[in-house]
Amino acid sequence: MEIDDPRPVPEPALLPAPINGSGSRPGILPRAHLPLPDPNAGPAPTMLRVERLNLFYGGKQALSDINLQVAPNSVMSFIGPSGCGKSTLLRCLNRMNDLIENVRIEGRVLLGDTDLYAPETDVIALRKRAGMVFQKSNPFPKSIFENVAYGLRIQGQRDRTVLEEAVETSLKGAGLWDEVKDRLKDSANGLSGGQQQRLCIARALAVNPEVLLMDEPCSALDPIATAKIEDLITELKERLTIVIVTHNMQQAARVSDFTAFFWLGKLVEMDLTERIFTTPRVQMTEDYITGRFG
Ligand SMILES: Nc1ncnc2c1ncn2[C@@H]1O[C@H](COP(=O)(O)OP(=O)(O)OP(=O)(O)O)[C@@H](O)[C@H]1O
Repeated sequence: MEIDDPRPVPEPALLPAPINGSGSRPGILPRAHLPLPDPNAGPAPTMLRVERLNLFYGGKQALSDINLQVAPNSVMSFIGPSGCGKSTLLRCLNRMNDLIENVRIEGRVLLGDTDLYAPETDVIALRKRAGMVFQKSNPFPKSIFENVAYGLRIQGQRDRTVLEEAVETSLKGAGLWDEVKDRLKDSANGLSGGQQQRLCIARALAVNPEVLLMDEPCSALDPIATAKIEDLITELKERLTIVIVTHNMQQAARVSDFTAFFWLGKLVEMDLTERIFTTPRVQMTEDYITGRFG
């Protein structure tokens, strides 16, 4: 759906709704992931903060006035119809849009205290802090070992023992070690699609990111490989923060603590996943999650 669609976009509902019990809706039943917030607690800690973000591809506006916060050690899903700006926003979170010509960005994105778009920000260092996994796994045409060691090697790490330890830890972290430990020198291209995707996750983990950005990481995978990645997401949030773009609402309901629903480049509603899928505050969110459009 294009951003110039004439239908009006509702006013965004940005802050989690007050707790007033949960309704229930047949169909998608999310797991409860995080305890509901204490209404008397102080401001919640934030890993990522998006403030008044607008993004233009040439003359075309793809994101409008996005305000969003992602809590540390949580999983946030971005959902919404095709073309609503999910991937564009995800790429703003580690400046991957810099690689696209004619992109203009207004507003701020903060990773911890770092203003991502400040002139002094080191983009290479930033992308180590916020790693990315894409829809289509993209291992390098190298061995399994070298794929995972790659990020450390370009940081100048030469110590074989350090590299071996990091490769093992990262492959274990990505749930792949047992499947590949006896063939680390084999080409990564010989792995199955699901294994290649976990290898790409291991490659991202090797440089110890604080945030993992995942753009439809399971869309090319079968249900078994998808389940492994989903389990991995739940394990990984113990040590980092994850933002995932998904077309699969059941997946959003299964893996994420928070869900943000976008339409036509605007954030319509963000809340605890449990509430988005049971008692959304905006009619359009309800229409989308119940399959009335999209
Ligand atoms: N490189 C680009 N140049 C110009 N326009 C782009 C570019 N990438 C995306 N767009 C446009 O920006 C809007 C948002 O696209 P984006 O891919 O972020 O949406 P999405 O919600 O991730 O879609 P999908 O679910 O289909 O991947 C769309 O209208 C798209 O056509």
